[in-house]
Amino acid sequence: MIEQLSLFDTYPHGSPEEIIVPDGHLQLYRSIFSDAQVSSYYNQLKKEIRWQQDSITLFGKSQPLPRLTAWYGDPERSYTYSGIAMEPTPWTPLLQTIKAKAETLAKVTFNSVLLNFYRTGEDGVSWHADDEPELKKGHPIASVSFGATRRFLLKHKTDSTIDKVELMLTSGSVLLMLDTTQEYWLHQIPKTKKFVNPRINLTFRFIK
Ligand SMILES: O=C(O)CCC(=O)C(=O)O
Ligand SMILES: [Fe+2]
Repeated sequence: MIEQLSLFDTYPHGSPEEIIVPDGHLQLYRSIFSDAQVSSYYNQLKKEIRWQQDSITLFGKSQPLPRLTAWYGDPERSYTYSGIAMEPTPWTPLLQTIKAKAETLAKVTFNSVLLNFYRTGEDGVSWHADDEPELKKGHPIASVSFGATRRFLLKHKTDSTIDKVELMLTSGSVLLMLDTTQEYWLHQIPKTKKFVNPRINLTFRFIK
């Protein structure tokens, strides 16, 4: 019998691109989802996720974040992100499907996801590490992207002689940040003056 790939199956993933750097380790799977899944997932996430415009207070001044965000996860996991306390919204079936794929690749479980919606090139996220105390240290973080390709940059926290790393995160890619990467490296999605379509990113995490 010939089996057809349904919208919820994924393509065989093969082996990832290994990015091995001093004090860090990443793996990039370039096309984990089919074209049909990528566009269906993007549209569904854009529509069904409860996107919020959050603000951060810098030097006493409130500023909107240059992106929309949302936080989903197992109940009773709260998380503070850039000074914003967030209560997770319960998983949707689609988020559970994507989570299952991330878990297969990372060989661990995740109990929460932070979603970012980059509306234009004016949206981005500045240098940071996902090293908040609530997160289990050394647990992989899986970053799943849909929509426009954006540049993802990494730099070592303390040793400026170590080369920066630049990855292009394409639609349907899954980037695993492993081992001591959050402890020793910062990452960012730089803003760009070039025209770019919107992009949705999901970072699956494990809260203690
Ligand atoms: O959009 C991305 O690829 C990265 C997002 C990110 O670093 C974060 O949410 O912590
Ligand atoms: Fe991050």
